[in-house]
Amino acid sequence: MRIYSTKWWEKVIVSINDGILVIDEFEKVLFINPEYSRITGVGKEIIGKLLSGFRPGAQLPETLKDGKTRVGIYREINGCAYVVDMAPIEDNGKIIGAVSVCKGINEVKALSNELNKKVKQVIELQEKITKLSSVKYSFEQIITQSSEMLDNKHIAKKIASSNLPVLLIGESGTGKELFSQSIHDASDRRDHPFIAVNCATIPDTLIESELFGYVEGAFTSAKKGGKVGLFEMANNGTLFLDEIGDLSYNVQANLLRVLQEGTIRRIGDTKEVKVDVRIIAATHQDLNQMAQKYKFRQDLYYRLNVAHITIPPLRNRKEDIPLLVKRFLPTNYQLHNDVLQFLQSYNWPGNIRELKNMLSYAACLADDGVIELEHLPEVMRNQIVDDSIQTDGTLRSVVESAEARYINQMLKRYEKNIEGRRLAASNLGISLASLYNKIRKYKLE
Ligand SMILES: Nc1ncnc2c1ncn2[C@@H]1O[C@H](COP(=O)(O)OP(=O)(O)OP(=O)(O)O)[C@@H](O)[C@H]1O
Repeated sequence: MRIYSTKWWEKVIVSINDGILVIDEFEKVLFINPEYSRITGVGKEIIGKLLSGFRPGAQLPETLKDGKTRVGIYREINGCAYVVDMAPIEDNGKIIGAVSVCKGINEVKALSNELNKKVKQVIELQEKITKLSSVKYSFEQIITQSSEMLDNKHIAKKIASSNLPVLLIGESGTGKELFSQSIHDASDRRDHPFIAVNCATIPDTLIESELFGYVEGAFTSAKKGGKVGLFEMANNGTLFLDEIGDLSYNVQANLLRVLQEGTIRRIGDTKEVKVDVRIIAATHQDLNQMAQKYKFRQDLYYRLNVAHITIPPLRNRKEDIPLLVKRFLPTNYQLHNDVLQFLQSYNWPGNIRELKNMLSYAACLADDGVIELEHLPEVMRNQIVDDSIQTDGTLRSVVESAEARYINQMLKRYEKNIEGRRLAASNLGISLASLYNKIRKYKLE
């Protein structure tokens, strides 16, 4: 049998991928390999030294004394962390030295620190999503005294705690999102995200990646690391799909699949992810009619239409106007009677949103706290003239009445000085002299 030299054995130990340190029976360090130096930061200077003197706290001298093997001892010195196994070296039952084998865990520690940091970031992001996606409205904020709306509120409160999909139907500005947030707020999902998406504002090519997300490399412009879709973001919460009638037929099919299976698949991915999301959809369109004309999938319509709430336009619940005015008008402001009367006759194409915005605008213009007709936005004022035209009497008296009202409106728009009169005359398309004549004729001041 071939006898291998000490040098040969030394080479074996040098090539081992773990750190090795050997001491003799007197605790003197005989040997370390390069990996030991890399892991512990200790170089050749240790050779020939007493281990306990050079490395206080080292347990290898114990092994030398008691002959016991020690496994998995954690050491951290000068920022170097490693795990050591120790064993005695025996010859004919006598302990003649000891060896320690160590594995560096600095890389593992660095990775674990990195992982902890990422976990913290994820938790922070999740908290941010929940905060950003929390609702600001609840049922108490839905102001109404109309019986139809009170019924709506009653039904919405009842279905809030279920997981049923809800379909909200109503014109723009009637309060569909307000209802949707209130339902979420009254449900067990209130501490989870409420995410609203307007299907009409996202191009058809993007909507699927917005809703379902994608994996890295799913398409050429896909972001590194992929993207989480709104369904995943809204997990355990509510997804409000506004203007659902604008979704393409194709996306409708995928949405139906998600509703039926309770799972989504990111674009480009093969695996399904379970999601628990309540859908509240809203539209101003007649989905039933659209379904009959094959513009909206019938199966999706029936799936969504389980609980539906139709929110009437403001023009059909005028009894709400005084309450809403009270709610939206800044304190210390009031409406002139003419304005209140006009608000009742106006047809409110933008519904409550229009009323709210109009009041903010008028309050800015009304210096003395009283909102008058002249403070209303032009588009509304134009209607005042139309609505208030005298509609009986001779043609001449009707024309004169309309003329007088219109001139009066124009006069109110400008200052009461010569420059204001000039502007009013120019807008009316008459001379300054004829404006003064008409002011006298109709006793406008
Ligand atoms: N009954 C109500 N009481 C108090 N505020 C209301 C009421 N209805 C609507 N609003 C307010 O009117 C504005 C418009 O409401 P919302 O956004 O819910 O309407 P919408 O029907 O979702 O509109 P769109 O379809 O255009 O998105 C919001 O500021 C909302 O708070």
